Amino acid sequence: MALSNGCSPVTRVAIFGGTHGNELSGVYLVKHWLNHIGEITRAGMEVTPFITNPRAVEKCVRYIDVDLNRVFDDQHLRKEITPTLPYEVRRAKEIHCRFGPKGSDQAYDVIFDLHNTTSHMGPTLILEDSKDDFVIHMSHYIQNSMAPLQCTVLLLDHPGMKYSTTRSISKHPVGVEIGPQAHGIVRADILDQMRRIVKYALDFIQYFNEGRVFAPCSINAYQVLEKEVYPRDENGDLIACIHSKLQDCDWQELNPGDPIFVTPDGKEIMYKGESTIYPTFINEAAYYEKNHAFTKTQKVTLQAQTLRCSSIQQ
Ligand SMILES: CC(=O)N[C@@H](CC(=O)O)C(=O)O
Ligand SMILES: [Zn+2]
Repeated sequence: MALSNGCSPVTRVAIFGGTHGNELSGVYLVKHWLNHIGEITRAGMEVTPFITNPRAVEKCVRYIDVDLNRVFDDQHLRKEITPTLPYEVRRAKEIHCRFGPKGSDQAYDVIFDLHNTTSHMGPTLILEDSKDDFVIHMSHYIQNSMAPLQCTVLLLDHPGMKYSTTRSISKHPVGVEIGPQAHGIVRADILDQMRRIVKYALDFIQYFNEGRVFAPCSINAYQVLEKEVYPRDENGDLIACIHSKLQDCDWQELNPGDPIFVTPDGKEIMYKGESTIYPTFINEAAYYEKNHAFTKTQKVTLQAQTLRCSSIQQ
């Protein structure tokens, strides 16, 4: 990781849409920018809009063979190309060649990966590294620019919960996750929020490259702890759904003894954890197949030192 006091200019930025082909805000925006590149063009930067899973986009499904946002680990990326290789693994190898390789100097500086959730999360930035001062400053800038609308930061760095995302091949990965939006539809309000986040992020990078000094800052974030699974019977069928008192309550505190599920005959299932947590991704449609009812998080503070671009002579 570059020292916060001496970050190099950020010149290569990619904006990914369609990592999940049925999350349409990113698909719609990236397709728009491919034809109207001026909106995301910035002096001294190369900004590349890119559809990551075109076959899934064409069919308007999350994925064709496997979830693209889970296969950017060495084990998958090193696989030989054979006729039986899942489509997304082949595609991951191509994306890795073009925008990576992960951990190398040639890797893109920043990748924004645009997602939607069916959960009531509002605009959310997903960070993968609590020590990435550049991204912490960027998140701080975006949060201030989005105000009074809340833009929440989700920190995905727990070894047991972390997965190898498409954006992780860049030096500074940023997930943009906005909901609620059902699969296969575009909502103008959510589209506008996503577009503003990308605009502010590009503004921030431009100011950084131009030599603006960013004073030390801290941001509140929600750190992923673990998932809560659905109650199911021996056939794997659901025996309870998310409780109406939990539905749409992403980021609000959940205490031991609070109801989380309800069975068809009205029996409530309570949260059995030992301490207060902050649930998110509550009732995410794409997570039923992962048996993931919601994500448990805890509140943390992320701090960043003074940030300035190293190529600027004072
Ligand atoms: C609903 C959804 O797809 N969420 C994303 C979150 C992320 O990009 O990290 C995923 O599970 O890949
Ligand atoms: Zn997604």
